[in-house]
Amino acid sequence: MRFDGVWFRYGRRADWTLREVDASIEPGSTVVVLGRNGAGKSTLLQLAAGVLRPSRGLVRDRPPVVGWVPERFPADQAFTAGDYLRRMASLRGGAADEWIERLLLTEHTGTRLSDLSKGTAQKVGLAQALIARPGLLILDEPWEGLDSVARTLIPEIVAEVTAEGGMVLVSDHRGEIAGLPDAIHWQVSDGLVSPASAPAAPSSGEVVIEVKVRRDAASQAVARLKAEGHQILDVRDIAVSQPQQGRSGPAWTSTPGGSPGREVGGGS
Ligand SMILES: Nc1ncnc2c1ncn2[C@@H]1O[C@H](COP(=O)(O)OP(=O)(O)OP(=O)(O)O)[C@@H](O)[C@H]1O
Repeated sequence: MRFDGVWFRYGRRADWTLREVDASIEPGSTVVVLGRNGAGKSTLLQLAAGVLRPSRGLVRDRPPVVGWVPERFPADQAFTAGDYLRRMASLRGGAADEWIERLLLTEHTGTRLSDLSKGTAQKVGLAQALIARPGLLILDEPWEGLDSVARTLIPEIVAEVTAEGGMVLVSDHRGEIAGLPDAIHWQVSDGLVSPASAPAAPSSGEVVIEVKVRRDAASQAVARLKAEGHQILDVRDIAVSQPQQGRSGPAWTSTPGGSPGREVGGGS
């Protein structure tokens, strides 16, 4: 599949979000899209999925079956998780039950989509993208909100899709998915997409903890953590970043490891 001179902006008078993207993905390969918050990773993925159309240029040779897992799976539909996945299976041709079991969704099949937790909704989003084996699987920040079991499944699923000649396009703003073997990396920066080297694998002596603090104490908390040698990976304003989900997730993330590192979320 190929981005052929693709330009994109969200309105005729808006600034260009992406400029002159020329890049291709080969069958059987995985591309990890890196870039800071707001760089244009989701936009690039939606152009690949065909959810957005280029303002200029073309996306060529998109496979007929595309599985797209958006960053936030839209859970505001009146179905239960089970009904939704079975309907998707009958529309697309495929079996829902395999993915319900594999993603440990059985106990949630009777729950309405709107009542699912963020992580479970993400798993339903993943299941719907896999019901019909995709020639192109697009995962927008798939690690966000997933429990540890589901996290370990993602590399497995990626390997299965590529082993059958499918392509996988994954975005990652924290550089967390260095673990995908043989992945090619693209960097989105200043509207341009360029080849990049893989981010350094996290050192084994480090863990990620998520910490929520009061908004008025945020700068002080960041400064203190930095002064102690921790790495700030992400800063999110819950009210601004997740308004429609009513999500009460963490606002701050840091890595206590003592090693001064690249500030991923803050812009590099
Ligand atoms: N529907 C939209 N209408 C107008 N502007 C948008 C829309 N969606 C995204 N943008 C803007 O386009 C730019 C790129 O957004 P995009 O979501 O592609 O970035 P991203 O790299 O995926 O960020 P993140 O890591 O935070 O998800 C941002 O400035 C964003 O505010």
